[in-house]
Amino acid sequence: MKEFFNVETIEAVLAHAASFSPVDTEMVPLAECLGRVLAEDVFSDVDIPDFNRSTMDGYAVRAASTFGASEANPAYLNVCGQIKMGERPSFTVHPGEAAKIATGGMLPDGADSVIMVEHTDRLDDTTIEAYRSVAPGQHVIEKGEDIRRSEPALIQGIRIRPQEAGLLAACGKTEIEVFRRPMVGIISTGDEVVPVDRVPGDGQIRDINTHSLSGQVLEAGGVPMVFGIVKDDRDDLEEKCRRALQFTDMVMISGGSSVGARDYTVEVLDELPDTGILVHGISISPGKPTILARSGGKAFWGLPGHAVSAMVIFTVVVRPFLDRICGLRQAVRRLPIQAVLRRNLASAQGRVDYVRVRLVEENGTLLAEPILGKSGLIHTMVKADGLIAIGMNKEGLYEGETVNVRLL
Ligand SMILES: Nc1nc2c(c(=O)[nH]1)N[C@H]1C(S)=C(S)[C@@H](COP(=O)(O)OP(=O)(O)OC[C@H]3O[C@@H](n4cnc5c(N)ncnc54)[C@H](O)[C@@H]3O)O[C@H]1N2
Ligand code: MOO
Repeated sequence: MKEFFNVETIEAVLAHAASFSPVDTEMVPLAECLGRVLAEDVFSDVDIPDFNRSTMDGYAVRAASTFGASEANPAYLNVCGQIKMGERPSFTVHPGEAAKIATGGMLPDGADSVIMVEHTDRLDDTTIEAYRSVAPGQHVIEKGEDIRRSEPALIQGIRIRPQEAGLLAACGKTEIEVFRRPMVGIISTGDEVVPVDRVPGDGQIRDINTHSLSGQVLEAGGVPMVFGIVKDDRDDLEEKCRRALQFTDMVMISGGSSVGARDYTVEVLDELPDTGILVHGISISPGKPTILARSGGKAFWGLPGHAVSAMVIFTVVVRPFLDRICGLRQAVRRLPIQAVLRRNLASAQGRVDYVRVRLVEENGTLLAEPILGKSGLIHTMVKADGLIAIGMNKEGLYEGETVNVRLL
């Protein structure tokens, strides 16, 4: 007789994530760094900008030369030169002088601010009148104001978005050290599960989980490695698990996580070398029969076979582990959206219930409409925009309550 699971809280399961190590690193060209996880602290080789830089078209001046200037009482300034873009000006701006400058031009010595061209009038070749005053530093980005070379521009462990790519470019990084994208092995199990290109016969179902889980791995920055479908045969399962562990950084097997006669996953994992079961059973619904094992330092997941359960468990539990293995300093925190619950929802105490919801806007209010349906119904995930959690000690939620929706 097999042992039934020993249910743990989601928090207790997530606490295991810190005990897994990130994958190793590699160098990638700047053009390929988007979406990758930064593995080095980045310093710029120069201050950015490396000179005091105008943010407006106008005249570089000493601010004091304009103090008190107004339409009625303009300041008369002597034009002492014109600044060429991309060059250091060879002259100094003295009190009472102004140098023509374009946006992005380098301020000459002596100038501390820029007066916009529309606040001046040209009287002749050498004189302008300024009818506004400017403060020191006005319309100027100071040397090092964006990034100082003495301070890290980026700290490792973040996902590189377009803005980080831009900053890396500003820092002169042509090659960047990033974490390798973790390989995630995906195995489906069950005598009844058939590949997508087969028409299911009596009692059969096409393999959904391989494809939905692959998509979730890709979205998380991993590389899915599909090991196909294993029949309910203990030896075949063991062989597939060994192979998957050999070639990947983490493995997810779906189906066979429960306690039925054909649920061999725990048995196989128990007998693999250097492998220990950390979790069998989580106080969550759907997805209670989830298994987590550590095998040679790698996380090995037994996910429930039901298509919705497998996806929910990936979102809530597996993803933070994958984030960790990806090298992220913190698991990706997607800020939830708040919505008003559209109907009462009952829930059992002693577990966290994740309910699929659709978001609808009505008279300017965002409403969360529960999508009810068994956890084997993939179309309910397709209809859903997000998930809401009903806490351990709650018997449910009331219509009209504000809920946090975690977007899918
Ligand atoms: N006596 C009990 N029975 C069950 C319990 C329980 O606590 N006591 N838990 C139920 C819950 S909750 C779930 S969830 C399932 C999990 O079962 P398994 O992980 O062992 O999964 P299977 O039995 O293999 O499959 C469940 C269901 O999903 C279908 N399936 C499996 N793989 C795929 C796939 N790749 N693509 C599409 N559909 C798949 C499979 O045909 C089954 O219908 O156990 C309950 N039972
Ligand atoms: O809790 Mo199961 O995971 O019913 O779907």
